[in-house]
Amino acid sequence: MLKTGGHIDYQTEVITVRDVSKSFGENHVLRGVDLKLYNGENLVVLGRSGTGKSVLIKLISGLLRPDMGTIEVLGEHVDELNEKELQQLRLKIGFSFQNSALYDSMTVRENLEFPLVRNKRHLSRAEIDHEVEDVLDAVGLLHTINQMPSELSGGQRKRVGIARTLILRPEIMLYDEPTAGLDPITCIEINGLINEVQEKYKTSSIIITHDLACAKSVGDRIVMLLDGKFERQGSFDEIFDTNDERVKPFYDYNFIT
Ligand SMILES: Nc1ncnc2c1ncn2[C@@H]1O[C@H](COP(=O)(O)OP(=O)(O)OP(=O)(O)O)[C@@H](O)[C@H]1O
Repeated sequence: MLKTGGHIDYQTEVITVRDVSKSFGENHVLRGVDLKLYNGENLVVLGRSGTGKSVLIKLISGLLRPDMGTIEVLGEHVDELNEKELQQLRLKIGFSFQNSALYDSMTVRENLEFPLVRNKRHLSRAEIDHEVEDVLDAVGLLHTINQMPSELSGGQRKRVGIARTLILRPEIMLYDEPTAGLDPITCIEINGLINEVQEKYKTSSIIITHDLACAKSVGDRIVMLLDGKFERQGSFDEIFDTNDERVKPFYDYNFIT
């Protein structure tokens, strides 16, 4: 599917990171990072292992505090919020992480009900059923509703995991390596799903990946973390139109040239 970007509102920033630095002792991980996520945009973050992508996500969600700089998420200054306010903000953020595994002892339906029952106590039985069926249908897995996670393929489990994140109707989605460990066909399906989620639920997303086919397929814009800063940003073609030896290996490894 070719992306048009027509759905993005470039007037509204849902995440604004300004001049953020973060060190752990002598390890200066982020050195003045600037980043914007626009409303409705899929932003891909690339970077070598250990460059600070997870640290950035933790700063955005308020799990870590920056040494310097400011972070605004959905109009809130994250670094000024207390723990209760942070929890409220995090409900508007969907985390699709590799370790966000399903509960093995629960059916797919029960796995999806769990966050709803915990966070939206006012919902009736019929409303819960409706929400569960809606998100499962959105990920194409309504027929698995009564199955156990162990009966699903890796790709199906990933889809149910995304559905479980979507059920709280987040405004922002954070995907951490969504295609890691999946076969190429399933990767293509997950990339398609990320784009469908963006269209159907009008989410704004950050996608961390090392998979350039994924980056190309889902990214409206791509940024690359190099030496503690986002030195390169643009479209897929713009990012890789360079002889920079820190950038070329990413491309060469994914698309053997
Ligand atoms: N809580 C912490 N205490 C000390 N050092 C940390 C902490 N969290 C992260 N780091 C360090 O920050 C650096 C960046 O780590 P981070 O996990 O963000 O990398 P990454 O880009 O997400 O890597 P990967 O692609 O392998 O997931 C690493 O050197 C790591 O050791």
